[in-house]
Amino acid sequence: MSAIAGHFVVLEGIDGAGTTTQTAKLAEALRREGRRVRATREPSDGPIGAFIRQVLTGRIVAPPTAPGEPPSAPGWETMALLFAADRMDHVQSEILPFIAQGGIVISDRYDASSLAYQSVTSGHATDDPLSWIRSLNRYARRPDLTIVLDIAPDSAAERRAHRGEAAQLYEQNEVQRALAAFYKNITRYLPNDRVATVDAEADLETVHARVLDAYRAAFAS
Ligand SMILES: Nc1ncnc2c1ncn2[C@@H]1O[C@H](COP(=O)(O)OP(=O)(O)O)[C@@H](O)[C@H]1O
Ligand SMILES: Cc1cn([C@H]2C[C@H](O)[C@@H](COP(=O)(O)OP(=O)(O)O)O2)c(=O)[nH]c1=O
Repeated sequence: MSAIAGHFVVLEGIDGAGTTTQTAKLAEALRREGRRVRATREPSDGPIGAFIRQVLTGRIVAPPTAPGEPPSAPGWETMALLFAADRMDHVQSEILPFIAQGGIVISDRYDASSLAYQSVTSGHATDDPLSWIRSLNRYARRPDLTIVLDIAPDSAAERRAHRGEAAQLYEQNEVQRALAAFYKNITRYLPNDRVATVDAEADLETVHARVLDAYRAAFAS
């Protein structure tokens, strides 16, 4: 692929893997080389993304399912639909226009997160949720490269604790362990995509250098 053409890169991983940090650092490095770069994220900063963030922080809940039960987060199906709607809005309003102008879009999370988080929390042992989630995202532009930050759930939990923010919807150790196992097998779930897995158990700069290497391997001119 030409180094001049616009392209789309995604960073993925469990919560605390470092996707926010490494998205910013990759964007900064490419900007220093004179490239036009847009760093973005999902849930996006659009209206549906803002709504989802309120669900993730518990400010929006579904009504109790029975008298006396506490309110809870909407079910995985509703979450999958919300994330898919946010994604299409994100693609149409931010991602495609920027790529069309020859820019590089780097997104902190994309549809691999839906495949991982919504299938893991579905409680189904079959591939059924995965094929449904895949079909919801059928028209979302494929990334040219997905970089997965691979980290042990315990290390990521430590980083989250250090960050000192209230735990969001999926930030429970059991869920994160299942997600880590899912991301280990990510190529099985994205068979037609270019995916690079990077060891994220190192200091910021070392992980950044590994991310940059994975980027350059994919987009060498
Ligand atoms: N390689 C690293 N080593 C140590 N701490 C890190 C590293 N990368 C990120 N952090 C810190 O860990 C926390 C989680 O990182 P963040 O980028 O927010 O992860 P994510 O977006 O994947 O949840 C932050 O406080 C961040 O400063
Ligand atoms: C994009 C996406 C994110 N998520 C989850 C992953 C995170 O737990 C959360 C996003 O919260 P965020 O605060 O952005 O977390 P992080 O900085 O760790 O990426 O939403 C899904 O469950 N499905 C999705 O499709």
